[in-house]
This record gives sequence, C-alpha cells and structure tokens, in this order.
Amino acid sequence: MTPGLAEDIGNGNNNVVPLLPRTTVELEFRNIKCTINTYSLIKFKMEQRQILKGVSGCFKPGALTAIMGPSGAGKTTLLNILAGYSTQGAKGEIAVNGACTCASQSSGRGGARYIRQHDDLRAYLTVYEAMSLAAALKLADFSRHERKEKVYEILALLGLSAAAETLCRDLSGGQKRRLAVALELLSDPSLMFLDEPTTGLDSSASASLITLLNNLARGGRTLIATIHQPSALIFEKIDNVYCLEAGRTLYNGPRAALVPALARAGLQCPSYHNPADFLMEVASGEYDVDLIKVAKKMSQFKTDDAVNGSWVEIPTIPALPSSLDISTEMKSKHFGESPKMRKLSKNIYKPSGQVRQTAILLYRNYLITTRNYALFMYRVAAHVVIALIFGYLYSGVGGEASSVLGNYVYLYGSMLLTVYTGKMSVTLSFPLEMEILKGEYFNRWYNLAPYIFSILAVELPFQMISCVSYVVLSYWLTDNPLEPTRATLFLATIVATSLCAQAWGYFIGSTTPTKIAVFIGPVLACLFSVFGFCLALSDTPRYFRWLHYISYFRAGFHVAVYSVYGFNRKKLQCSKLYCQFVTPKTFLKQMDMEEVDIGGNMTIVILTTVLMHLLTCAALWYRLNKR
Ligand SMILES: Nc1ncnc2c1ncn2[C@@H]1O[C@H](COP(=O)(O)OP(=O)(O)OP(=O)(O)O)[C@@H](O)[C@H]1O
Repeated sequence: MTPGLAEDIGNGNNNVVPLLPRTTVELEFRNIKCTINTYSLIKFKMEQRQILKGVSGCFKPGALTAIMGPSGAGKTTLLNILAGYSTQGAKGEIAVNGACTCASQSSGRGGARYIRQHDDLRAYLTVYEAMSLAAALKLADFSRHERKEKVYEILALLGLSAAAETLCRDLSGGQKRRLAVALELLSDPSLMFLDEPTTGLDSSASASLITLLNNLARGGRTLIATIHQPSALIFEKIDNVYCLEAGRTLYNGPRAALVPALARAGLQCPSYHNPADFLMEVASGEYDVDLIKVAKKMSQFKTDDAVNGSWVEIPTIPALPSSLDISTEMKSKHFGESPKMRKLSKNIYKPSGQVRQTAILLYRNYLITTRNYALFMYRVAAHVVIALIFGYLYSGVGGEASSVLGNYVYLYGSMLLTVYTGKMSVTLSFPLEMEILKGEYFNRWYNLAPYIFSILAVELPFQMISCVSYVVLSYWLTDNPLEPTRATLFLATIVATSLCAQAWGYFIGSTTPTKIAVFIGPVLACLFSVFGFCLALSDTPRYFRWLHYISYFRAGFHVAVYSVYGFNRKKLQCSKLYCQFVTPKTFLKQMDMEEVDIGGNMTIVILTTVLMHLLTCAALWYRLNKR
C-alpha cells in the first residue's frame, strides 16, 4: 500500500481511490409510493398515511448521492425501500442495472449493503477482531493470509490502523461509523446505502467520513446516504442531491447545479449562504412559494445550462465502463489499482458454509463472553447469594415433618427463581441483540441457523451453570434428601424447566418490543405457576384445565416435589408433639400429587422447550425476511 494513504484519506485527499467494486450498479426507481396504516388514538380508527407520493430517480455508479430533506420528509423510508431493507407499504418499480423488481420486495438489491444510523458493532471485540471475523464469514475462498492482508488494507484505507487493538465500545463516533463502512467493504460491494452517517459526529469527523464516502464512490460504487443538514464543507463533497419535501421530490440532480436550478425557479440563494441550508429552508416551507411548482421548474432546469455557465463546476466523475464487470486492466487504467489490491480482487467473494459460519460465530461469542465475563459472574453470584439466603431462611426444612409446608414453599421458590432468571435474562437482552442481527443478516454475513445455534451454545450452559450452583447449595442447606436418584432428578427438573422458560424468553424477546416483553414475560410465568402450586386440578374450572396440562411450570414443579417426597420416601422425623405430614405420601395426597407421571411431565417440559425454540426461529426468519 502507498505510504501515507490512510492519512491522505483522513485529510480528504480526493485523488486517492480505495478498493474497487467488482461490478457497477445503476439504480433506477420509478413512481415509488409508501402508504402506512396507523391507528389513530384520537379518532379510534385505522388511518392511511402516505409517506412517499410517487418519487422517481436514478443513482449512477461513481457518485455519492445525498438524500436530503426536512425531518419527516421520508428520507429514511425511501432509503429503506431502495435498499430493500424495509419495504412495508411500498409500491412502484426499482431497476438494478435495468432488471426490474417490485419496490415491495424485501431483499438486498444488487448486492446492496446497508449501514444503519446506529452503530451496530460488537462492543467487546477489538477493531481487528471484528474485521477478521467478518472477513472469515464473508471471504470463504481467501486464505488466512489473504484475509489478513485485506483486513489491514481496508483498516489503513479508512484510517483505522492505529485503532486496530481498540475495543469497538471505546471507539469515537467517527471511528465507529468508519468501522461500520470497513466491515461492509470487505466484500467490495458496488451499492451502499448509509442512513444518516454524519449524525452525532462533529464537523471534522463528518467531513472526514464524507470525504471517505466520496472516494469510495469515485472508485465506481453507487453510494447513497441520507444527510439531514450538511455543512458547506460537507455539501461540497457530495456529487448529487436528491431532496424530498413531504414525500415528494423537490430536487434531483448534480449538487453543482442546485443553486442555478433554484434561481431558475425564482429562488435566489444569497451569497455566502450554504446552498444546503437554503435548500432546507425552501423544503421546510420558509419561503412563501408553491413547492410543487418549484420542483417542476427545477426538474426542467438543464444541467447543461449550468455546465456552460462560468460560475458552476461539475465534479469530474471517472468515466465507467458500461459492462457489469470492470476488468482488472480497466481498474488499473481508470483508477490506478495497486498490484496487491489486484491480487486480492482475483478471489471470488464467497460466503462461508453453514458449519464454518457456526464455528466462526461460536468463536465470536466465546470472545465476547470472555471479555464480558463480569456479566456471567454476576449471574452466577446472584444465584449463589439467593441460595445462601434461601438456605438460611429454610435451613433444615427438608428432613423435618413439621416443616413440610416450609419446604414446599422452598421448592416453589426455587422453581420460580430459576424460571424467572432463565426467562428474563434473554427476554430483555434479545431485543438489543436483534438490532445487530438485523444489520448483519441483511448484509449477508451469515444464515439464521448458525446464528441461533451459536447464541444457544453460549446461553444454555450459562443458565445451566447458574441453576446448578443455586440448586446444589440451597438443596444441601435445606437438608433435602441427598439420595443420588432424588437429588439428580430434582436438579435435572429445575434445570430443564429453567431452560424451557429461557426458550419462552427467546420467543417473547424476538417477537415483542422490550417495553411489552418486560411485563408479558412475568405475567406468563405467574399464570403458569398458579397451576399446580396454588390450584389443584380438581379445583380448576373446566375451561381453564387446558392451562394445567400445557403448563411447563406445573409439569416441572410436580416432578420436583415428587422427586423429594415421592418414590415411597420413608417417614420423616417429627421434632414436635404432632406433625401432620410424617408420612410423605399423605402430603403428596393433600397436594394432589400422589401419582405424578414423571415421563409425561418431563415430555411436556422438553416438548415446550423445542416448540418455543422452533417458534422463535420461525418468528426471526419472518422478521428478517419480510420487513
Ligand atoms: N412505520 C411507520 N408508521 C407510522 N409512521 C411512520 C412509519 N415510518 C415512518 N413514518 C412516518 O413517516 C414520516 C417519514 O419518516 P422518515 O423516517 O422516512 O423521515 P425522515 O425524513 O428520515 O426524518 P428524519 O430526518 O427525522 O429521520 C415521518 O413522519 C414518520 O413519522
């Protein structure tokens, strides 16, 4: 790599042409409309809202296009539809290199990569690890050495070499955005969408990022970014402007032709005024003009007029070959591609297979977990502390006839604790994970099955270790029977029920927003726990009995109680004058648990676990593919 190339990029040297895409993509869209059905809380009825009102345009390779407009004009909606990231309520036609698709089709168009506004990065990976793991997922046909070379090349191009060993969470806002771009550049995409890439960055970081995007576009990519209100410096680096106002196109053309086009429509941009600010003022309705007429006049304005005028400079975009594939020779001729890049470009960007994806994702989760081990330690520590508290409060209740009811409460409390910790830990954390998953899945890093497997392979042992540490300690402190069969069955039941609750947690977390999930999770756990503990089957109204049969909590609890008091347990010692439950069978009879079908109940727990995981997979697949 040319010495000082990274610095050139950071300093905004426009002559630098970084990694080149393998193909060029021309994106044309016609009459895009988007209508959303919303429920009016004031009128108590469904209402239709048209967000995009038939917009058209064409984004060509080699240029950076900024989609601009006032807040709520529909910029993100248009970007999402064009990328195929979210196409709810969309109509119209989108053509990629002339091949038409329906705007409502939700899949990455033309191998598009989408970089969202939020930094969807793995906080506990270093920049180099994030890059090399992404490279391992995306570049299956590269050797380890070639991948490493490519990672270093891109990091240098994006000015991130010095931050290679920094954890992603410790990067500055600008570095995070550049890393998000770097991660997607690994597969040399031809079409990139960026939602508000400069939001939250200071002017220098924003300018540096836009310079980088401009350079990437110069290499033959089609780059489209929504930008709210660019400074004059940033605006200068944009090639084309697509301005929206209230879901309609106000201006679509070269940035350099904007001011004359506005003048042609009777709107003179004051001298020393940032044209981007002026455009925003016009689009926001600050001038008393009919914006539909303004848009019409501006669309009639010929770029040629501006080019012929001495006061307008149109940036020179390298002429690109019309064929889809840019040959190596052409790349060298047009863009001065380095020999090293040329060598790396020879490889085919083939994603890794499912088994390899699973191995890479497992390794990634292992790294994240070991870095964030405090979370695991807190979880185990919480279980140990509760075990000590329960053990102290219910000390010795397991072997004593006068405290059978106390032990029953301990057993119920144990079940409730492990069900809650199993369920709530994932119910609350999965919606956050979902955000990163959406981005990585859309950008085709991996398939869903390896992802789910890698998540479960970490989370399941976590919960199992937590449960075991709680049960072993509290069971021993409460003096419950230590016969191997009973103790093992009790432990296995608690762990299995907790994992079943965890499966429910995944389902709730992947289907409901966090705000709803936080109460749906506990409410369901409470509902299921009522059956079997507070309410015997004989006392349950007929129309509620199905809940008794499907309750995994009830099934697990019955097996747990039976493992302690069933299997013809001998009489208990009574240290008082009278003990009602000296014979354990009497107690089981009283609790409606004289006959507990161990196999049947465990089947309910295991089947519910499998069913909930399958439903989670189906829900995730639907959410990720039908946006
Ligand atoms: N799913 C939805 N349901 C209801 N309204 C929506 C939905 N998505 C977008 N909108 C509405 O559509 C309008 C355009 O939204 P969009 O996010 O595209 O605007 P924007 O131009 O990107 O705004 P900003 O610059 O503030 O991000 C907004 O008024 C928004 O409230």
